[in-house]
Amino acid sequence: MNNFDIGIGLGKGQFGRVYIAKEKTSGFIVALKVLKISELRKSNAEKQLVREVEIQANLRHPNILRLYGHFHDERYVFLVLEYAAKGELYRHLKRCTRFTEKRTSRYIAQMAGALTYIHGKHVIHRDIKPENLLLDMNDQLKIADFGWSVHAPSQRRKTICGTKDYLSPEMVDNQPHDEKIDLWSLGVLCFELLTGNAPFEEPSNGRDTTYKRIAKVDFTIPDHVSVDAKDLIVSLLQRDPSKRLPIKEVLSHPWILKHQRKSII
Ligand SMILES: Clc1cnc2c(Nc3ccc(N4CCOCC4)cc3)nc(-c3cccnc3)cn12
Repeated sequence: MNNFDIGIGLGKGQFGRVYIAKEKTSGFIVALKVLKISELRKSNAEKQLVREVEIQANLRHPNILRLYGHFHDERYVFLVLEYAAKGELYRHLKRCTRFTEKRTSRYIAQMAGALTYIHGKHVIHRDIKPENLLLDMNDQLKIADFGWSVHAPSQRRKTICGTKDYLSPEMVDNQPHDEKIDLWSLGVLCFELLTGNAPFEEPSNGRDTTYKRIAKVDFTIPDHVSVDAKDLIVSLLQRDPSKRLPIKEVLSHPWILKHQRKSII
């Protein structure tokens, strides 16, 4: 702890706060996630944290937030994480209501690259949503919070907390699931970044309506969304996991290819 100068609070997570911090000897800027052990114990979330640390510490990808290390004292666990200088994607989305097709397509391409990488290691994230995505200085997306990630295939044991909007039909039916649930969440994410709303949300917070709409895959894509974008969303929001567009084909989808940064020849 005394290796770091602690700076301002960046935000609050479920089990504690995140601070910007500077490692004294190197001057290296990090994000320090401070988790209260008593809180973790209360929610029986220690195992989830151990899994998060084990998985995220071993992943190396430009669109996955680095976990450099961790330490603890008798009251807190500290995670030393890569600092994402532009913060939560969610805040940027709320501020400008919805992103352009070019900006969304680039974020989805970055997500597809990261998911190809973790699925290649038989890891599934299971909690892809704007709140868990951060932006670095170069507007690169960083997947954070592997608290829900597991090694595929898996059967969910914990109750669902937070938004239900990103749950896949097989998660709603508590069916065995594999990495294809991240494909569903990628479709939900693409829809939300382009429209500003999640496809299955409804104005009130009726728990069952969202579940019913997910189970029936009942969503409508607004007219302002381009034909190519619609095609990608529909190919990911397939009830049958085996019918969802494989992650490698997302990277070569026309809507992704047409918005790629023109390579400087
Ligand atoms: Cl882990 C991790 C690494 N980097 C961050 C980060 N970075 C970050 C940067 C900049 C700004 N600001 C930029 C100017 O306007 C005000 C916000 C916020 C967060 N935030 C969170 C976080 C966590 C929970 C709630 N809210 C934010 C977690 N992080």
